[in-house]
Amino acid sequence: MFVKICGLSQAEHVATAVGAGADAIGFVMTRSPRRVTPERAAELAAEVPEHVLTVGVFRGEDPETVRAAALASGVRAVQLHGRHPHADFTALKDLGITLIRAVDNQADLRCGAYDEDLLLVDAPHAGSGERWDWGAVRGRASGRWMLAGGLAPGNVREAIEAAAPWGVDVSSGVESAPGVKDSRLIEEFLRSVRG
Ligand SMILES: O=C(O)c1ccccc1N[C@@H]1O[C@H](COP(=O)(O)O)[C@@H](O)[C@H]1O
Repeated sequence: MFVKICGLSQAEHVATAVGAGADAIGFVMTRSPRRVTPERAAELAAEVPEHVLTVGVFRGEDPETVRAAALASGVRAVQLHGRHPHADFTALKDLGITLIRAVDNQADLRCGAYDEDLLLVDAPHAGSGERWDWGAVRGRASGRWMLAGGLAPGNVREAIEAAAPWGVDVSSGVESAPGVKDSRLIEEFLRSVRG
């Protein structure tokens, strides 16, 4: 199971997530209590080994803004929330990095439908920590897709059973307050997923 820990802003938490076996680490570069600048994301990403995917998270920005932030930060993936047309993914293809399409469960849930490499199926309000009916996507989402939205150490096993995703993604559920990550919860989340 692929695991992404998102919304990191401190080197200590990046090291914890990597040490605990995360497959991907997310840096939010859009309006959010977790926002980091592309320059800060670059500093944090520099500490991440090659085998862990570094992801820049955006919501509604145009492809040129995403491109500039991706290049300045050096992330190896971008995750686009909001109703982006297929053309926005096409416009970013030449970056040669992983493209993640983030949607709610009303969207087209076939990974690759917009030429993206990974699909993320999230709650209607991304990053809110809101739990939703995870089971509603079981058998509807296909390909390499991650489940997000209200996941936490205490419920991630239940979410995996309900939705049968390829991967999981968490932010609020490993925080002690909005934007404040907790190393103990990051480790607990990875232990819960890996069993
Ligand atoms: O985390 C944010 O603040 C955020 C802002 C804008 C777009 C996405 C954001 N977060 C993403 O939301 C999911 C999961 O969130 P949660 O675990 O329910 O808090 C994750 O993919 C984050 O990347």
